[in-house]
Amino acid sequence: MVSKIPVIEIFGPTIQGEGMVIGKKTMFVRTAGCDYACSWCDSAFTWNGEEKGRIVLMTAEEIFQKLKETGGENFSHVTISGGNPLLLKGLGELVDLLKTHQIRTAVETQGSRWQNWLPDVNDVTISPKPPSSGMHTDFETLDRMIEQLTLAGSHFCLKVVVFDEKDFDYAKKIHKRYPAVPFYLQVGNPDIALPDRDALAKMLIGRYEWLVNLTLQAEEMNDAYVLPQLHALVWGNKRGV
Ligand SMILES: C[S@@+](CC[C@H](N)C(=O)[O-])C[C@H]1O[C@@H](n2cnc3c(N)ncnc32)[C@H](O)[C@@H]1O
Ligand SMILES: Nc1nc2[nH]cc(C(=O)O)c2c(=O)[nH]1
Ligand code: SF4
Ligand SMILES: [Mg+2]
Repeated sequence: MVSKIPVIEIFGPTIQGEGMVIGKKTMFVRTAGCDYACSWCDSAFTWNGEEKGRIVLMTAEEIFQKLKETGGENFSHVTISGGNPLLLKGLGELVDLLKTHQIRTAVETQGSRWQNWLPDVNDVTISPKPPSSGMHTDFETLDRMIEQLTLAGSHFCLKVVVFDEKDFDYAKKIHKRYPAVPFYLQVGNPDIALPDRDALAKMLIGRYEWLVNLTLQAEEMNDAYVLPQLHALVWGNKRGV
């Protein structure tokens, strides 16, 4: 059966601005719908209904054609984000299709749902949500996901966004629970509507310095990586980059 995938935007090529493949040239496919509603979500338009009219139901083949139309020959990597792409069983068809065209894939998810296609993705980022998000982590589900990805030999990491010290404590707890999984701390952007790129960059670099200092002082973070959102520093709060 050919599945239809709810897509809200396809863009690129751009650079992966976050986490373990930061700086990598990639296209983005952003799916609609999320099982969370984080207070500070920078992509709330994927789930809050405000852009319902922009959601297009697409087959894997149609998504591939749109990627080629948008990126031409200028990409070899596609990042699937959302919303939560792991709500969509049918995305396995896209992952398979991209693989047959020698295109590598990445996925961004919060770790609340599993799909059997996940181990076929080349770069998997799991981003459990800290207290400031207002969300609650189901550790049973997360434990199982990490176990399955580990057994499958997947290339994956954990990435926690940090806004305050409580979030940093949560990050320590996550890193301690899964010590073998590469762990990334990411600066939270508290002002996703600020239009001025330079003002945003200045504020985010200040927050990055704060997070770096916390990391340097915490022996629990001796193996962690700490990063800003690179795309926010380059393009500010602009969409589709
Ligand atoms: C929009 S989410 C979509 C994928 C998935 N739902 C998730 O949360 O991992 C992509 C990434 O952006 C991060 N993110 C969302 N809002 C953010 C913000 N205001 N500041 C920093 N990172 C943010 C999320 O934590 C996640 O790592
Ligand atoms: N450049 C760029 N890098 C990103 N990394 C994760 C993103 C996301 O929204 O999932 C994202 C995004 O939207 N743009
Ligand atoms: S899980 Fe991701 S897409 Fe969903 S609300 Fe949180 S940050 Fe936004
Ligand atoms: Mg983003």
